[in-house]
Parts: sequence; C-alpha cells; structure tokens
Amino acid sequence: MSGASVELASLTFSYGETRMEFDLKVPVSSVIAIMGPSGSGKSTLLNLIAGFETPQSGAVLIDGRDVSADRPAQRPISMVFQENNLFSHLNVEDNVGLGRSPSLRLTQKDRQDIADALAHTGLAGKEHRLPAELSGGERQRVALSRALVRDRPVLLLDEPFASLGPALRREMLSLVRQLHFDHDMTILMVTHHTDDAQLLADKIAFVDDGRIAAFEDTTTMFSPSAPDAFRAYIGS
Ligand SMILES: Nc1ncnc2c1ncn2[C@@H]1O[C@H](COP(=O)(O)OP(=O)(O)OP(=O)(O)O)[C@@H](O)[C@H]1O
Repeated sequence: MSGASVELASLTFSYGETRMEFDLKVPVSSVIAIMGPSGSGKSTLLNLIAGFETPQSGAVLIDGRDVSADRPAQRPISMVFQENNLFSHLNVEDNVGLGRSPSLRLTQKDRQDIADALAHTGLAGKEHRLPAELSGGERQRVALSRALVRDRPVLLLDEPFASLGPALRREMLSLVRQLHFDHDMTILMVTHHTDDAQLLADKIAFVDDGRIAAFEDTTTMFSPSAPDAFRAYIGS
C-alpha cells in the first residue's frame, strides 16, 4: 500500500443556512490533523471526501482523478468513525473481513491478510469474540484492522479515539503512527487534541466556519506565527 494525493477543488455544501466551501491539497502519504471549533465542518469535510455527503459543486480528486461521482465503496478510501464502526452480531474476524468482501466470501489469501492485520493491531487470539466482548480500545483496533485489509491509499479518521482514556488514546495513536510507517497511506484525522496533532501530523488543516482557514506545517501552527483564530482555538 502507498498513499494518494487528495484535492478538494471549490467543494461547496450546505446544511440549510450553514454553508461550507473547501479548497485543500493534501500531499501523497502525508498525515493531516483536521482541527477547528465544534460545528465548523470537520466531519462534513471527511464525509464529502468519503462520499457519504454529496457536494453542490466542486470536485474531490484522489491522485488527480475526479471521484465525485463514485459511491463511497468505490473510492480509494477507508474511514474509521468515533463509534458504531462494528456489526454487533459478527465476530472480530468477520467484522475485519467486511473490509475485504462485503459478502464475506473470503479466499485463503484474504483470511491470511485478516490474520496479519489482527496480529498487527494486537488482536491475535480474539478473532472469535463479538464486539460486546471487547474493550473500547480493542473495538477501535478492529475498526483499524478492517481499514487495513481494505487496503486503500487514503485513511480518514473522525475522532476515532475520543471516547478512550488518555493512556489508551496514546497507545492507539502510536499504533496509527506505526501503521503509517508500515503502509505509507495518506491520513486525514479529525482531532481536538493538540498533543495528537503534534505527535502524528505533518500539517494542520484549521477548519473555521465552513472553510479551511489555514493549512500549514504542524511546527508553524504551534508557533507564535500561527493565525490568531487558531491560537484562540487552542487557547494559547
Ligand atoms: N445532518 C445534519 N443536518 C443539519 N445540519 C447539520 C447536520 N450535520 C451537521 N450539521 C451542521 O453542520 C455544521 C458542521 O457540522 P460538523 O459535524 O461537520 O462539525 P464538526 O466541526 O465536525 O463539529 P464537532 O467538532 O462538534 O464534531 C454544524 O453547524 C452542524 O450543526
């Protein structure tokens, strides 16, 4: 696996009176933290890239190809949400297998790849458990494993560790860092935590009032030269 560039070209979207317009160029294999006030449009931005929302105008380009007309499953993207990632009646192995085949018709190679992903995320031995028999952190590991076997060059993470305690969150961030090191995918991660961004991200996209108000290197954004609105948001 390797990454792909992601470009949003004058992408417009409205929820009633709430209007958004996004322009962004994400380099291949970079890790981007998407930060900004509550309600500014961060989740909507990821949903537009993934194809769960349809823009009014503009385009989403992945590696230069316009994917705007593609359904979510056709896009070279996988996404992990804060919660509700798993099917409660399916065991760990099958939940991960859905990343490879929606009908769970799995080849021997698929099963080997699933086993490898579960080993990679520290879940070996828990293949036959149901989601209810796992901790919150383990459930998010299953969701990450499914994203891994989907084997797509772009990974979208929408506050995937927000419900976890600080130690577990750090552990999961290290896992994401390791997965990026091993697979080199392009990652866009929504987070409100400055330490998450500083640990993982090459660049920060600051979303404010339905726009990308700043897109700079992480070191710049955490320096005195960062835009005032971002400094106010992080409380510095
Ligand atoms: N299904 C919906 N119907 C109508 N308005 C919505 C819907 N989902 C989101 N919105 C509105 O769109 C705006 C952007 O929402 P979004 O969830 O993208 O924000 P966010 O930056 O991810 O917020 P948070 O940090 O609180 O998760 C908000 O004003 C929100 O109220």
